Amino acid sequence: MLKIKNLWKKYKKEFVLKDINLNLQKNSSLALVGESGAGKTTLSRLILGIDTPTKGNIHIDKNSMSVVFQDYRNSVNPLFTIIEILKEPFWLRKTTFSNEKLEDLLKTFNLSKRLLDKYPHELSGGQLQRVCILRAILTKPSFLILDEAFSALDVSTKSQVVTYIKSLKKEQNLTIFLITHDLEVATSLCENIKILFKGEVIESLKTNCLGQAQNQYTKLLIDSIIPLKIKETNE
Ligand SMILES: Nc1ncnc2c1ncn2[C@@H]1O[C@H](COP(=O)(O)OP(=O)(O)OP(=O)(O)O)[C@@H](O)[C@H]1O
Repeated sequence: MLKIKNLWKKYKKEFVLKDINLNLQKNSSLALVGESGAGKTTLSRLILGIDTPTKGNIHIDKNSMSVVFQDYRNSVNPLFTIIEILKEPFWLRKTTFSNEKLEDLLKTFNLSKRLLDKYPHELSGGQLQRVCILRAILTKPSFLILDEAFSALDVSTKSQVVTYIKSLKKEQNLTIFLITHDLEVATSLCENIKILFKGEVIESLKTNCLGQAQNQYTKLLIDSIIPLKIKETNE
């Protein structure tokens, strides 16, 4: 679904992405985890074709792909109501919007039905981010890109939404590419993790083998974020 080969990106004289390689197969899930300034936004811009690489190649299967953008406020039409925002991908694809499951989904996403007739500026950041996630999954994509998609959600709503996306992964064979600073969400949602540090992938791990981390920075990240019980099951 997504293949990146020997990807480099330079801004002025400095390389901010250095020799990135990854191969995301159908029906699998991969999280790219990095702290602020690691290069996540740069990589996501290259993947989505908003910017061009200095060197290297990106192949992406855009058929049945949905994206939740980091900048969720600018990813919606401010003149549309929330229900229109949810219907927009169906209009663009000239398919019929089916709302039979919408009421249940709104409940799962902790969104009131009353929000459907409001405009984006009338919603909180967390509410609008959930609308964007909902919009991305309503079309039943087979490939979902989540770029810092949970950043505005409180802990319990985040957990509810992540659990729902995990259920979709099983039911719809969803392929997931997650870009995040949040290792906890990454380990909860994805089977494979790549740690991005100062523009380089310094470690690639299976989520169920976090205890095998070699790199000191990765170990620190695991120690600071993963609850003790998860660590114990991996040791
Ligand atoms: N347009 C630009 N011109 C010059 N340098 C840039 C530009 N965009 C990003 N950078 C630099 O590239 C590096 C990676 O930035 P990037 O925004 O990709 O990191 P990030 O991991 O997304 O950080 P955050 O989590 O804080 O958004 C940083 O050192 C940043 O200063």
